[in-house]
Amino acid sequence: MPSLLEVDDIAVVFGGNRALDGVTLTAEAGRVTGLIGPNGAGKSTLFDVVSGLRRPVTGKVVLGGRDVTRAGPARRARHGLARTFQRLELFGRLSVRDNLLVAAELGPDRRHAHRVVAEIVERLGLEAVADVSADSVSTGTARLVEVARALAVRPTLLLLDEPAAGQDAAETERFAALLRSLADDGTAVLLVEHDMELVMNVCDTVHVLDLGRVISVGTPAEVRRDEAVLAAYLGQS
Ligand SMILES: Nc1ncnc2c1ncn2[C@@H]1O[C@H](COP(=O)(O)OP(=O)(O)OP(=O)(O)O)[C@@H](O)[C@H]1O
Repeated sequence: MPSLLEVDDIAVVFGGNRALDGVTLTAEAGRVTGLIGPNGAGKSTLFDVVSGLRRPVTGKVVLGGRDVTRAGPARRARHGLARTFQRLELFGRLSVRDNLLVAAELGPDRRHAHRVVAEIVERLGLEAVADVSADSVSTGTARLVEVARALAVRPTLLLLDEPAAGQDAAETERFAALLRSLADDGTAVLLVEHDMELVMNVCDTVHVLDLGRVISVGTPAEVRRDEAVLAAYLGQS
């Protein structure tokens, strides 16, 4: 079966800096794929390329068998892509529930938006905060609300940019179980995360980026003992 997401030979240049240089990777339906690397490796830039926020100078992005390299973010969203951002992007004055409703009303189940939101609130354990304003919840909870909002559009490909930043240990453990269950439902999850324990516990495959290039691909156990990966992380200031 073809991969749900195929990223082929992507290059992005900022001034004289090649932020991405020949990056190729795939993400499969029903799998959690990790994307790790030291600060500045190019992870967020790759997410921007995949979600349509940044046009690469070379390369191709194929989503569900469709070449979307020239499609904007809205069209990619209609083809099943949802993402979260490293910086929280919630509507602070809206309730948690209304943040989800705004998204659900754009999704394929828009006619049943209230039901979709109720299901997600329950699945993610957000009942206690559903009716408070998004800017009054803890950072850990806000991260979960961002994921909930991404789920409200019923994505087939979910890009998560450091979703566990600011979560405590118990929240991260619950979050790991959620990621596994999303994959079990058939979602392709692409995860950028600095919490290595989470990455090692939940990912089926891990891609390691360093200075804009993929330096290692494999199971968590394989990349953990790859000397190129160890050297990249040791070289980090
Ligand atoms: N808008 C921009 N203009 C110029 N350079 C940029 C821009 N965005 C990113 N860069 C550069 O591109 C490279 C990759 O940055 P990127 O943010 O994608 O890395 P990252 O792996 O997500 O890092 P982190 O783990 O710190 O979030 C870095 O050298 C960064 O300074």
